[in-house]
Amino acid sequence: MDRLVPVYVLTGFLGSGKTTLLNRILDEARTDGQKVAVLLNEVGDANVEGALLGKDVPMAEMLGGCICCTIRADLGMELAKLARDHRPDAIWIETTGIAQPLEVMDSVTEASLYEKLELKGVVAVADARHLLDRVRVGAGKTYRLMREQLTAASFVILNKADLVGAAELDELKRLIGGWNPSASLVVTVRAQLEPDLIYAGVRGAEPAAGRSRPACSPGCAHDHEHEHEHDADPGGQIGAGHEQVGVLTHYLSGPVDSAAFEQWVAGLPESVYRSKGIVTFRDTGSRFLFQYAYRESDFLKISPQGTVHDVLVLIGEQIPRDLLVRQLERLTDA
Ligand SMILES: Nc1nc2c(ncn2[C@@H]2O[C@H](COP(=O)(O)OP(=O)(O)OP(=O)(O)O)[C@@H](O)[C@H]2O)c(=O)[nH]1
Repeated sequence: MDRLVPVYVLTGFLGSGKTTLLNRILDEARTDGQKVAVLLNEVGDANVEGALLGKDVPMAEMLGGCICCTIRADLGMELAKLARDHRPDAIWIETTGIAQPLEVMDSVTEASLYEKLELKGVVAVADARHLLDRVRVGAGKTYRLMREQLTAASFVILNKADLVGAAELDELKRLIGGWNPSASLVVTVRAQLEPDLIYAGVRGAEPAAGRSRPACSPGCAHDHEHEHEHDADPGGQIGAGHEQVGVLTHYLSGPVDSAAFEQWVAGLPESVYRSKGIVTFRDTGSRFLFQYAYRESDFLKISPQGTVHDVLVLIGEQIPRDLLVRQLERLTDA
């Protein structure tokens, strides 16, 4: 009998450090001669980071919706295809930052009924600063989702430890330990840890057993706490489970001035809580991977292979789409 392909679900709120961790896992796998496949889900229509993961990585992209609701039905199919076509040593599913982990776990276990897959564990990454700020408020959708992601995990990575103090870190560790006493917890900066720690630390799909809900199929009428609609909205909203969370994907028509772009970023409304993209600065002639998460931005110089367009993806609640598009057009026209 063929061996079972182990599947790991990578969850964590927008911008917490999931891709940073995934890159470490892939680097380690390369060093060890292991083949790790990736199923990448983005709510925007552009896979900004996928292009940079490396051509050697077997990858399936599920763009333009969230695998926990709007495009959930396709998850099993994509997983099965990855497993069949590549027979990888492991598959990592990077969920969108707004995914409900239990729904994703349900889909993976469904897929394992007809393909030789095995859900090994759920790894949750948390942004220490953002989590702490939400904990202080103690309510709201984002807080509930962060808590749900951490509660479903078998391994928790408390990341961005550089952005909080030691006492705050202790407070967060106690809090997460209270929410999910059975998960292993590691504190990191830039998700720096030995991936073997994760493989040793996850204990199969058990941790969410007893906490998980029955699987819902498209069109279900369960009274979920977060209630799904299961239909994509071409206007940019991504399912009622994520209520007002919207996404704007805008392809830039040309290079922008770096100072003007940074000024534009600084003026982004609070309702935009995550952005990423690829931009070319006309004053330097270079291309950059742009990241913006919870008020911090980052630029990494890149030279992507093949055709990669300049694009920006913005995620937030009730984002002023028309205004932002006009501003971006002005930046490229200037
Ligand atoms: N200060 C700080 N920044 C970090 C750390 N880890 C990651 N980042 C930065 O945070 C930003 C988001 O990191 P990603 O790894 O892309 O986060 P993500 O969870 O994959 O984001 P989504 O896919 O949008 O949900 C990037 O600019 C990273 O460089 C950290 O420990 N400290």
